[in-house]
Amino acid sequence: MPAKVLINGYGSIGKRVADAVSMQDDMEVIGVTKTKPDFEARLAVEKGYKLFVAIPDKERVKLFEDAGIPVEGTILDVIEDVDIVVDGAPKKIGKENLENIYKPHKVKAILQGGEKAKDVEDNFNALWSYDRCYGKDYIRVVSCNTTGLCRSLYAINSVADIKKARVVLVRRAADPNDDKRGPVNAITPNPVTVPSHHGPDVVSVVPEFEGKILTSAVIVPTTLMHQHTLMVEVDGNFSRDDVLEAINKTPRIITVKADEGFTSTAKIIEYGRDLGRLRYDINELVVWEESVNVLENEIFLMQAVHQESIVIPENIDCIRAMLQMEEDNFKSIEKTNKAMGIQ
Ligand SMILES: NC(=O)C1=CN([C@@H]2O[C@H](COP(=O)(O)OP(=O)(O)OC[C@H]3O[C@@H](n4cnc5c(N)ncnc54)[C@H](OP(=O)(O)O)[C@@H]3O)[C@@H](O)[C@H]2O)C=CC1
Ligand SMILES: O=C(OP(=O)(O)O)[C@H](O)COP(=O)(O)O
Repeated sequence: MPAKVLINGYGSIGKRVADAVSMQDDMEVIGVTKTKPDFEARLAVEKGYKLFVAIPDKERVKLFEDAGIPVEGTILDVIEDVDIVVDGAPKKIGKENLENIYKPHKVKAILQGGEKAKDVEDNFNALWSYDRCYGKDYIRVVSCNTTGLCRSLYAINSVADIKKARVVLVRRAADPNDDKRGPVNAITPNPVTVPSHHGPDVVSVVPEFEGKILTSAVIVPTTLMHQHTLMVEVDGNFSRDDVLEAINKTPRIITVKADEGFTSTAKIIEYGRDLGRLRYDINELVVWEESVNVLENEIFLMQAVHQESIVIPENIDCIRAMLQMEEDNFKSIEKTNKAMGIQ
């Protein structure tokens, strides 16, 4: 029997997780939820998903009926029929849903990176913490930037012991569809203090990095991708080729060359379009090959993160771990990647 998955919050992350679940042969989407009867709700129904109202309230259901969008009921009509919920609600609402809906109904739940580490049992990345999350009930898939960092630090850690990592993150201001946010003509230290949440979030996945990683972030007026510069002090004897080989061996990382035309995040997104990827998604972390350098005991590299899609395969592996469907993280990663066409 395929695992029954409810997507609570069919937004940027939720709709992608719904489509990714549909691509797997061992899980199925039982329903998706929305609070507003807008075009995304209508499209969800047209795609064949059963739509439920995220807020259990008669007036809210009436809004959908008045808009002519058929709903199957509210979240409370489906919650006890599912094996696991993937919460895709806006940040902070995931925690409210955890306390008000998932825990009282004793249903396993995955929260996203906008929520806090302290509110869940553990924090998920398929490379680092699959085993720890195995069989657990309430887990957070860490944020897009944190997921990108976890992948590259895994590759570096496989060739040399990490002593200290310094990372500068340049964060996209908003998603392409997000017309409420800025900045439109500024660079915003966000946060202005150190560290940004990303360093502590990496530690929530990899506790042995406590005291070893420091992150600082700004937001810039772009919507396509985030960009990171990593400076990582390590122990051991290795070459630039060793680091590149480790990066190329790590699942869900691709390398690109500026020399081949990948001169910016815009060109990487164009590649996603040319590949014909759904919504031009690039689930892989993208590392610029020329940026990988070794100077004495320090590794440097630059990478790009497609914020809307990098965490989607992690959610799929997290479902398998929490429902104890596959013991081996690399087998789950391979299965997810194959179904989703990830390199
Ligand atoms: N976007 C990104 O780049 C990334 C986001 N994340 C994290 O993922 C989470 C979701 O973000 P994102 O997908 O961007 O958010 P969106 O705003 O795109 O989508 C949020 C969805 O949640 C629905 N929703 C609103 N209120 C509730 C509620 N009370 N219960 C259930 N669903 C609700 C909304 O429905 P409606 O529109 O009908 O109100 C909408 O479908 C956040 O924690 C975020 O930090 C993590 C990595 C990357
Ligand atoms: O997880 C993300 O970014 P983050 O790793 O910087 O928190 C996503 O881009 C969403 O974050 P935001 O919408 O709060 O910028």
